[in-house]
Amino acid sequence: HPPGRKKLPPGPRPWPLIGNLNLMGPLPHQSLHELSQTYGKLMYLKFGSTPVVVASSPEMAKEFLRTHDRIFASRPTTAAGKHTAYNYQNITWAPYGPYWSQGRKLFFNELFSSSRLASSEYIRVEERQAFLSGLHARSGDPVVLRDHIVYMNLSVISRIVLGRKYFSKSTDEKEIMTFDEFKEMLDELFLLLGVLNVGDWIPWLGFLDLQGYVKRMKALFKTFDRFYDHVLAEHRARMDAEGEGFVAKDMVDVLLKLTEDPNLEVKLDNECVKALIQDLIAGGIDTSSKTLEWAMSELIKQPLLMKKATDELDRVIGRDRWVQETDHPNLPFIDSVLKETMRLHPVVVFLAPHFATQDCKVAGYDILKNTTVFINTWSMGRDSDTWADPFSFRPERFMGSSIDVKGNHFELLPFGSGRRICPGYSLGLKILRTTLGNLLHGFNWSLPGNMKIEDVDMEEEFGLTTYRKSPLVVVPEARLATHLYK
Ligand code: HEM
Repeated sequence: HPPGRKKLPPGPRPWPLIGNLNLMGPLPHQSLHELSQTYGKLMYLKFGSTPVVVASSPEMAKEFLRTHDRIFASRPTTAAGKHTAYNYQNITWAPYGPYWSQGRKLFFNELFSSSRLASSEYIRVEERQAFLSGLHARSGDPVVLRDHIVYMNLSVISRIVLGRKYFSKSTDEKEIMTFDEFKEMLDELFLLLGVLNVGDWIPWLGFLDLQGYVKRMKALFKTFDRFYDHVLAEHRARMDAEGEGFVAKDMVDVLLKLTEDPNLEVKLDNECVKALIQDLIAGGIDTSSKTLEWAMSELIKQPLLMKKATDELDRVIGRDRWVQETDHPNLPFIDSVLKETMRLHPVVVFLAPHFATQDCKVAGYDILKNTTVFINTWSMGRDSDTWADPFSFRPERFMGSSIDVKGNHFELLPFGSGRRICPGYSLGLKILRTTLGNLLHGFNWSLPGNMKIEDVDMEEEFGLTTYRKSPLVVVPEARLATHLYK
């Protein structure tokens, strides 16, 4: 290795033009996991002409997210960030800098602080009750579980952020759109956020938009933008009508008031407000819905675990009430099921991409400025150096263990760690814990018809959130007294 030459991490030889993109199958996290078995826990590849580094162990993740956190706290520029996030003006896609840190502070103070979370608890309770009643009404019938969970999550986030739902269950109600239309928009958003868009990696090919994704992003953006204009106009009208007496009731109110604040470090305009709303809608719904679907899929395959969970619930909660958010410290097995789910099925498999803002030495290798960094949490969850029997779903491994999911333990990073850690993790965890707890407390679950446990496959579909390829279909049967479901 001659002095003065850069020492890059090991990796496969790139082809001209495409780099190593030919090695990426339909499930890139699995392709990169395979490659890491040959090239190691720190790998260098080329996606088109773009340098990419992949970390696949707790030690390497720590280098990027703690030791050199500041250097890697930015994001690469992508068509999705440009066209679906108001030109990188949301938090998720904003480059590291004052706009981003002001936005994060705002989220923490106005939405995710413990007092704000406590004051929105009644919304989560009401929507959870509606969710459980809805499932009860379907007792004995096969249900597509994810549809029910998404409806609840979308309702919760909409009410906290927008003040009300803005969508109706059917077309005859007077709302701007139906739930199905909203869900279609969200599905398209999540798909487009997760695609490998060739123009991101081979910039000079970008203008051709060979896969047609950019065209779809622009079309989708228009639909979302019209919707947000409608929401903002309604909020602005109340603000104007109430004048001095106006009190902010939801996140949109708070943000709109801030557009008139002369003391903000970086000024916020209407576009920024819409981008920040987009963050919360995009970040909050899909992640928790898909995690819950994975948890239920693993449990349905292991009736003994299901029994252990319901034993805990019967002992701690009893049969005459639902699980509340405050019950969580007393339900260690339910908590372990969630951790084990997030170990084997971390839905944000690569975290969001990180980006080097300057040259840096990591584990003796040179990582150059403008390198995109993927932290492969999927691979880390399957690493036999870290986990005994890594492929088995065994929640017991977390009983009595100090490992948490809040970015302190680098072997388990479902929310990331460091400056870019998911700002919504406390809300996310509240939703995950009480929903899973109540799904198990309120119902016995079985598979439809003659379907057997072995027939429940665990195939994945890649995206910004990686989910079950085939939706989980299960049959609920009430476990508690009927009046509780009303
Ligand atoms: C099960 C639930 C959730 C999971 C697994 C999850 C996971 C993640 C992950 C892995 C990241 C990227 C971290 C990184 O770049 O290193 C992230 C970022 C983010 N999440 Fe979450 N999240 C969840 C819930 C939520 C909720 C409920 C919200 C808001 C309502 C939210 C809003 C965001 C935002 C705005 C970012 C971007 C942060 C930034 O770039 O600085 N998430 N999340």
